[in-house]
Amino acid sequence: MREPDHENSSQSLPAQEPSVTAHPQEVFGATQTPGVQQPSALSIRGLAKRFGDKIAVDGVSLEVPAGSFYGMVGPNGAGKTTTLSMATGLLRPDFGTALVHGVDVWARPLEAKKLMGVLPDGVRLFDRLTGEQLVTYAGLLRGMDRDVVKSRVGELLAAFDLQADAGSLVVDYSAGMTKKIALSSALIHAPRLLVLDEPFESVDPVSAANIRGILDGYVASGGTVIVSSHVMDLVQRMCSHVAVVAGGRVLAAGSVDEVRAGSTLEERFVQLVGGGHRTEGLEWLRTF
Ligand SMILES: Nc1ncnc2c1ncn2[C@@H]1O[C@H](COP(=O)(O)OP(=O)(O)OP(=O)(O)O)[C@@H](O)[C@H]1O
Repeated sequence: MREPDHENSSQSLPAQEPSVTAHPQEVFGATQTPGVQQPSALSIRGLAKRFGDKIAVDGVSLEVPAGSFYGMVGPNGAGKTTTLSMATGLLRPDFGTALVHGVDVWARPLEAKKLMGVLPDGVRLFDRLTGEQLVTYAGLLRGMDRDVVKSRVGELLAAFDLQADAGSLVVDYSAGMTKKIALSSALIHAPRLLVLDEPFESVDPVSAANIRGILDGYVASGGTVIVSSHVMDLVQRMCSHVAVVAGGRVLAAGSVDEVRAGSTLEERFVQLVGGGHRTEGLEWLRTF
């Protein structure tokens, strides 16, 4: 995983549109009533990003229904982080738009960011603060009332089982604890949309179940969650919707049942993404 390159801009790109139409995407829409416009929590249209010669994202379009638990899956280097970074205002797209509850992330960033809580992957935290200070800082940065912040910080630290380490520096946290404190910072302002890049990576099973419980409750009360993950089983069990991304494009998107089409999500993922196992080579590894 790489950190988003904030310096990269469209200036260095050839003046051409991404190859969206050249690579039609299989987007299912059966969950929507025909003729009825469903509100999207996140609407991504034709997002594209190139790093030098590398096309990381090649015209990704997605509609994330409000109130959905939306998984984004794909092999390493598929373009998940780059897409989510562009959709949340962390990385400027070369082409395309992202709307959060109808607000353009790049045209009206302050408004859009109020609606979102983001757990980015690979972006550094202010880790010389204690866990408690970091979450407090996130709340104050959002312009929240100091007393409200104080009480929410206490509740979040308790919910994520971080009370005992509230006074320790984040730099000394384990990887899983760091995820949990970053997630607390993303939740403090009660956003309508949560975008979480690999939230369960490095998190122990008990904490993962705990986080899932918190997220399920959030979705049940009308919030929308987008998670990227490599764990197909988890996505199949946890998410209502899923997008399969590979090579910077969406291969399939829709409700989990529509996308898996009678198979497991993992089987469908392997079918869509292809690949297969390389069996030749590495003989030296079997010679002892
Ligand atoms: N800042 C960058 N500079 C150059 N190339 C980049 C940069 N960020 C991403 N890439 C490239 O873009 C492609 C997509 O990367 P991205 O991190 O979005 O994939 P991903 O789907 O999140 O992967 P993973 O599942 O391994 O985390 C990769 O080929 C990666 O090497």
